[in-house]
Amino acid sequence: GGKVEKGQCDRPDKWAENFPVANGPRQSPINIIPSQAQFDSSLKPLKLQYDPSVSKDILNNGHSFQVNFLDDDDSAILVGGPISGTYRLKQFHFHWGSSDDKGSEHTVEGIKYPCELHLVHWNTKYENFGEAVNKPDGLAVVGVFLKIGSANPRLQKVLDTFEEIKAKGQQTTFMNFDPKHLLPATLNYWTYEGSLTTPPLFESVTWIVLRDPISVSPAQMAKFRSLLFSSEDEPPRCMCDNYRPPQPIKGRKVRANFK
Ligand SMILES: COc1ccc(CNS(=O)(=O)c2ccc(S(N)(=O)=O)s2)cc1
Ligand SMILES: [Zn+2]
Repeated sequence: GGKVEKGQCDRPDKWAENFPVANGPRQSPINIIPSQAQFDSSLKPLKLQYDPSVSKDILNNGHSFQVNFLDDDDSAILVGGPISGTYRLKQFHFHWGSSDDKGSEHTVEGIKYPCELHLVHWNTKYENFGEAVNKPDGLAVVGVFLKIGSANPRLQKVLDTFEEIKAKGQQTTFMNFDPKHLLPATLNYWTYEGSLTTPPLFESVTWIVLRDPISVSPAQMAKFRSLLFSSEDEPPRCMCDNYRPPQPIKGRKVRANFK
């Protein structure tokens, strides 16, 4: 039809053809039902220790944009929470909708937020990210919901780079950014065993989804939608609706570190 159809590979309902794990036992995201989450008093507080000097650059990778970090030492790490050992921050990125009524990957009692932030960490028991990415305990991703409200000045620093990374493949330096500034005041979380939410959908992620959202304004959400899936030499395709819908829970337990 007239509407530019999404290519085969970007449609979540088509991923199982090339990535059969799409129908696996521990796929993400999921719908979180707080009343069904089990409070677990053995869960430790989340400790995110980020040195802002290791933020490196920001890239439009054609399905989202991501801020990359130097991960050759323990300058930006996640410890505690549901995980054992030390996980290093590799990158953070977002998922969002074409309108403010959708966009998050995880949902809470069916509620969709307009946007969701993912901070991707890898387990330092493995040599590097590439080794960790497909191991069952290889990754830990912290998910943060964004809720429509007042403009978020911390987020604005990220949005101000968008003119330079509008199209797929564009990249620019992004230094001295502290991702701790993108976290809510309290780090209450739900946790469950899941997967990457984009191909290759590896079932390698311990998910840590924060209960409390951070704010984003409608104008800031419009800025997210100014990015393009397409490269400079292609017809422009607005980057939005880059979220996978919730997947079957398949008997998994969701634990909470709060009552
Ligand atoms: C084999 O080399 C590889 C393999 C796979 C990747 C994908 N990139 S990735 O692992 O950072 C993520 C993809 C999806 C993420 S989500 N939305 O679940 O947080 S994180 C990179 C290199
Ligand atoms: Zn993600």
